[in-house]
Amino acid sequence: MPSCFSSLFGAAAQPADQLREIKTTTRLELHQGKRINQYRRGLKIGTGKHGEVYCCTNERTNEIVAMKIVKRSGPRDRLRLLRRSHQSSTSDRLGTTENSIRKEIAIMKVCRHVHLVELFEVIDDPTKDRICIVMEHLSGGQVQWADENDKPLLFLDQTRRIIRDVIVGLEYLHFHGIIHRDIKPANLMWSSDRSTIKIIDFGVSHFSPSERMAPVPNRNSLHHQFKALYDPLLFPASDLLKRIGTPAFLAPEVVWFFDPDKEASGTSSDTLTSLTNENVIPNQRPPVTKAIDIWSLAVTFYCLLFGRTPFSVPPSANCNAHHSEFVLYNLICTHDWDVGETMGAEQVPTGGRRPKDPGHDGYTVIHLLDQMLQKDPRRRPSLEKIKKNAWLLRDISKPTKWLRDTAPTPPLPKPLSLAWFRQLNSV
Ligand SMILES: Nc1ncnc2c1ncn2[C@@H]1O[C@H](COP(=O)(O)OP(=O)(O)OP(=O)(O)O)[C@@H](O)[C@H]1O
Repeated sequence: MPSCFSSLFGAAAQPADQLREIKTTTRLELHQGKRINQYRRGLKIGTGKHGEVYCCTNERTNEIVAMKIVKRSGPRDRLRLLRRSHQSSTSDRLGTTENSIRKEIAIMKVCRHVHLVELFEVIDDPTKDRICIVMEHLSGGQVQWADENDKPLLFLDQTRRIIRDVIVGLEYLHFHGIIHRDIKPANLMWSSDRSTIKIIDFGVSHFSPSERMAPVPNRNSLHHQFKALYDPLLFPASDLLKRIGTPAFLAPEVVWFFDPDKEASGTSSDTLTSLTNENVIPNQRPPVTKAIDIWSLAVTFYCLLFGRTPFSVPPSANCNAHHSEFVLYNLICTHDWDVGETMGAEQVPTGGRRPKDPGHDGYTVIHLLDQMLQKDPRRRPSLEKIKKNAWLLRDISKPTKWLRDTAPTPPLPKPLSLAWFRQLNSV
């Protein structure tokens, strides 16, 4: 089993036998609306597309946990199913809220890593209309990155540590063939002691066997649960082509659309003409791979540095919500991004969009963003390469050891030395 790593300044492997067992409970008892099984419900700490998250106390252990409660089907699911004329089958359920929570659970069950939120229990009672997932409570809160004037809140060393933690967590996911698909500051949370960042929300994540680098598990391996991820009904390949995620963080290949008018005449609408530079949208969709997470990570990195997203629709575009999304997607596909004169709360000079002095931090950071925000996903670097960036490694005392310890692959055995052979022959 790949190691789990503790944290920021040096990684200590956590042996697999110390991992907590994930419980599956098939009985859900609601007591006076205030308690679900042994969990006493406290404050609501979050609301998302798929459900509500509550802070709860496990009355048996007194542990504080987070519980996400998801209705098996929402009103939109029911409408979708009503529109279907034939009998509902498993494939009809694809895309429903229940399916989305099932994917999230399948992924959380197998991904055990210090930079990913930890799942404790799944309460899935077939006679009840809700599924509950009990997980560690990340009381450090979401990463806050901009003040009310859209100025960056974080200092550069804080940004560096956050991004580094996300890279390590994401590298683990990618190694196992999982694409997160919704990396953004709101899905990065601080652990209770605020020492570690954890990635949350696997509701739109995708498992792609072709992206998997880890050895395929056999039946006896600890990772036999991975078999659940190989279900093509749960993770159909076509899912990857859907425009899912958060608009400002989506990669060009995700928002890709082909505009034949534009190809013919060079323009398609007045708004777009004024916003479009000379880059054009490729007439063939680039491959949608784990590189979409590298793009979203770069957008997140940009947000932390500058307090705003790199692509946004200017108020002057003056368009309705639907059109403004289209304008945003066009910007993502065709436009370059700019940078402020300074980055971080301490206002370190960037040197502009094309810094010239390789000795300055601005040069290293903008250059890294430049690589990660390549419109063509094939030109974006892998996380393994990004991790070696000098600026990201800055405050790590033993970078080679850190890189080795945080790699999701077990280290390769050292090649047998000549001395060893000599010793063997002399026996
Ligand atoms: N383990 C946790 N500890 C503390 N707060 C959490 C935890 N998990 C989620 N939250 C809070 O609940 C919110 C919603 O959770 P989550 O993003 O998982 O739900 P979702 O329905 O998938 O949301 P989305 O609309 O972003 O897809 C989060 O933004 C966060 O503020």
